[in-house]
Amino acid sequence: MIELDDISKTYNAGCPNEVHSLCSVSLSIAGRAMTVLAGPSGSGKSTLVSIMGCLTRPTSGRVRLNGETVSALPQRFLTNLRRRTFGFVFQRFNLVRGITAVENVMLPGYPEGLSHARLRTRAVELLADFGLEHRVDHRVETLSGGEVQRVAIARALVNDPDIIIADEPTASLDRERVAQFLAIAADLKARGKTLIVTSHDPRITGAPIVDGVVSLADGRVAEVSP
Ligand SMILES: Nc1ncnc2c1ncn2[C@@H]1O[C@H](COP(=O)(O)OP(=O)(O)OP(=O)(O)O)[C@@H](O)[C@H]1O
Repeated sequence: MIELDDISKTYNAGCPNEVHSLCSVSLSIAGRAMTVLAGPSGSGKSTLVSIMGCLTRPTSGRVRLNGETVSALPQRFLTNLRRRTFGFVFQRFNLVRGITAVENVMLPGYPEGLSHARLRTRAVELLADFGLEHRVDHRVETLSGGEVQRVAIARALVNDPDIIIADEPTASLDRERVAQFLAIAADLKARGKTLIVTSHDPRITGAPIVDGVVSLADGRVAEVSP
């Protein structure tokens, strides 16, 4: 479903602080499956998922989504494609402070042109699916860590994307929260979603619902299993 062909990414090219974040990465990510990108800090996991999710352009190489080359699309097409295809759970969740749980979940839905009332209904339903009906109108900074995690996942799902990308979703979460994330991931997979998760947490890389693990080292693919 996502094919990466000889992807490289260099930050600050030609400057003293040049970084080769990814070097010649070629990879296929299966649809309707859960793939984990593993590897130590700085190995290029976040850069890779951000290229897969069309948030960052590669310096060279090609990204294909369902057979279509997307890496060369103009920015405005890319933005539309990204919004409809991907849901993102960002590192540290990146919720917007000062607004409520439901307002955070609604945010990615506004550009899709749904009425405010329909969007709110959808966001409230998603929060209820995750047991947060009593937190809908609470500001996110008043929520617990586990609640924040579930609001972030609900936000990623508001446009009903086919592919959910989660960047280190369980970093610094306790055992119960990790189990909760895995239960939600299993449910999404059962509903035909594609999940791409970066993690160096063995509780995630070794979880039974994981279909494949791609290990990165120094910006290169070190191992693909199975
Ligand atoms: N915007 C940027 N500008 C310059 N260098 C960057 C940028 N983003 C990432 N890098 C560098 O690229 C390399 C890979 O970073 P990346 O965040 O992709 O790794 P990671 O495996 O996700 O790390 P972590 O697990 O710590 O999040 C690192 O050396 C990082 O410093």
